[in-house]
Amino acid sequence: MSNLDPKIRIGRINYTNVWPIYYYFPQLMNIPEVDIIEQVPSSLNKAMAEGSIDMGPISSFSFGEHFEEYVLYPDLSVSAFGEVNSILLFHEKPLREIVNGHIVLPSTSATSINLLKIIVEKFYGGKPTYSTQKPNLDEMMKNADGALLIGDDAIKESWRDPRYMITDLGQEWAKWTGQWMTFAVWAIRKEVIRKHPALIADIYAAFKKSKEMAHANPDSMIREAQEKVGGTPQYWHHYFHSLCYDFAAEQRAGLSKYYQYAYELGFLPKPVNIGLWEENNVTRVTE
Ligand SMILES: C=C(O[C@@H]1C=C(C(=O)O)C=C[C@H]1O)C(=O)O
Repeated sequence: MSNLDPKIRIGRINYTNVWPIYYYFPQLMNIPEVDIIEQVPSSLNKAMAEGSIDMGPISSFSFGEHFEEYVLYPDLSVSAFGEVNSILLFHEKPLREIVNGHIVLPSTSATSINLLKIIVEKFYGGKPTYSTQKPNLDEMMKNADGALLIGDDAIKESWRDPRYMITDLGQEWAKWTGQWMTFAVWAIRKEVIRKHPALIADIYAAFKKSKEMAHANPDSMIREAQEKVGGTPQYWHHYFHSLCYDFAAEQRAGLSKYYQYAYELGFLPKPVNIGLWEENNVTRVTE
């Protein structure tokens, strides 16, 4: 989809993790008003902050930085309770032994790099040095004790020969907090809601319907994931099942805990209020 003058520019994370929410979306929402822009999370975070994208998935951390400008769709997220399989720290020595070492972070992420800092600094009491690089594990590990990858970069490396120990940050978070972790949220810039209230409601309905359809009927999506990224159908069934696309009270409670720690450690400037978009405020006018 590409339009010269779309009413709404919607972001899309270019990782397989968001596929269920987008897989059936084009057929449900095939109207010229909508344009989709696919990028890595850190680029979407920036585009949303600048207003060159109106809505869509961003790093939950980025919402924490801009919560006064955005609201969130109430039932969409990329979350996990325990293993997430695509937020992975690769390291040669056990985690405890590298928490004061050098850790390389990927330039693609915002949520997971701060999650890693919370885990290493708050839970393990470490104080590593960090640097940031493009997500290429061999390059990252040249002078490092550990390297973080997210999304399909993490998935593909997890399939290679086991040269490194792997720590799944979703699992670490659940182990230390007993909570859910939400990595991506669907944010909308507030002024866009004022401009296109009915369209925002229609887009929400289409995303939710796509999520439902992909859950009920995952086979063709899984076949495409296999063709495009690799792996087996079993892998992708397990992957999509470990992720949760809801944003209910338990996911929000986990995210609030993450924001609290991020604030306490000085990664966020103020306490975060999770403001939700409310469907019943929509009065339909012919747009
Ligand atoms: C589950 C994942 O979460 C992603 C991690 C993000 C981050 O670290 O900022 C942002 C969006 C999510 O898609 C993943 O990368 O696979």
